[in-house]
Amino acid sequence: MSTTDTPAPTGAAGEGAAPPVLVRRARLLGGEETDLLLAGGRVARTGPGGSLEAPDGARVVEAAGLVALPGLVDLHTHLREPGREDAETVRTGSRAAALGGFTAVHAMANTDPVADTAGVVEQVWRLGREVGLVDVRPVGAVTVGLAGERLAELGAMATSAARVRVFSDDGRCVHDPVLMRRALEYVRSVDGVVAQHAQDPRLTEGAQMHEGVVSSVLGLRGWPAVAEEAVIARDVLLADHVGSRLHVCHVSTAGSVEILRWAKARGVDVTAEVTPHHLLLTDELVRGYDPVYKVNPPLRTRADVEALREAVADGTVDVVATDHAPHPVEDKDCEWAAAAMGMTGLETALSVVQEALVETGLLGWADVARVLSSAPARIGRLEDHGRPLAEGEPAHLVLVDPAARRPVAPEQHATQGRNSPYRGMELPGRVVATVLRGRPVVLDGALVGEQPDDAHLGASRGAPHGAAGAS
Ligand SMILES: NC(=O)N[C@@H](CC(=O)O)C(=O)O
Repeated sequence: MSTTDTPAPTGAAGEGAAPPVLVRRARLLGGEETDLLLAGGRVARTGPGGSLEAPDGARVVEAAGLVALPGLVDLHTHLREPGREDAETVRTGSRAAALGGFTAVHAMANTDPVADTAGVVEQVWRLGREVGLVDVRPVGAVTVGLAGERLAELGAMATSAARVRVFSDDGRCVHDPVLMRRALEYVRSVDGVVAQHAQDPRLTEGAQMHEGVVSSVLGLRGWPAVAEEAVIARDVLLADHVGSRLHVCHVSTAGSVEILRWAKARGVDVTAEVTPHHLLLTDELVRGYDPVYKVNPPLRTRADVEALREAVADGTVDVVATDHAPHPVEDKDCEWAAAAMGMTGLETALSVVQEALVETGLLGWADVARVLSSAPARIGRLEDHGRPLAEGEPAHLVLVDPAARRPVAPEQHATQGRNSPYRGMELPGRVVATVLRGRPVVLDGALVGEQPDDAHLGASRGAPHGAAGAS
């Protein structure tokens, strides 16, 4: 890709403030080469490849050979701010998201303080707006302090400026069935959804990895599949009983897929996500005791990976969500039992999906747009995202070079987390450009147009962070 240079837009331009952009010869999901003229924050015109003239002052983005997808939407991101800015901030997480092709992320509530009040969710939402690289939509906690005892102020979060629609105690399970029932009943009135972290706490006390052959060989306390499956089974029955919307976070076992299939066939209003790492990696990797592979839920078996891939292909699992969980080096670079759980994922998600689902023939690019953009936008009620790239629609898009291959180099990532399980793996695909509301935020694989008053911050962290390798 190359761009002809008119002055680069800087700062968090509001809707319509960016100069027009002509994306030339991008491959849309139907396969045909198309020109897209972006103006006023929207797709103003489309035409056959090479047919549209660039208006005066427009930036031209040459996109021959690139696939254009609607901007990606992550339903499950840990941005860590407020409270753990040593792990990630809204700014560094937004950079990682934009470089990964995302135009919206849902920021999980397990911050410090917990995002369980209108004040905290508004703070996170405002920080996201100030950074202006992606739309940051806060997730509200289901229970006060994630303690699982009292419902948080769900209504106040929903009606705040942050317009929270997804509620989750992620990192912890809402285990009390009465509380879960009340939460499901309550979110109905705000068109919200409870996103459950399905993990029976008693069955997983002290658990370190998936319970199976490898855990018994290594002598690590096992985390049985049933600890996830039992909670999902209970919750789909509860959601059915009260007629509410349920979303299941990071599904990781073949048994969970079977329960979801049953629930959907029965008409339960349930959706589910799977992480990229559960689509590619297995518990065999734990044999080296490298804590980079320690994650919640744990990496499972090859049979689980196969079942999860099939479930995405047949729609039983609706969404791929990153569960991007950055941790400081000192929290990961230690003995297995002491290490924090979690993996980074924003900057590798699309490549892992291409590797696990596209190159295996299970998904086409239109399906990728569904699982990484339109379905998560619908579940999170982000009306402005996940829309087709058609005239009049919001101009959120990502241009991907599917023919690129590159080794993953976490030290070049924009996230502060270095805990990528793909270090050194060669993965396909490269995000070449990301456009938010008609304004390019990534071009040629590097960030552009950040707020000028953050230049010092960028320099100290080595930004802009170009992706490794060439297109
Ligand atoms: N997914 C993870 O392994 N970690 C998450 C929370 C969690 O434990 O689910 C985190 O916040 O670090």
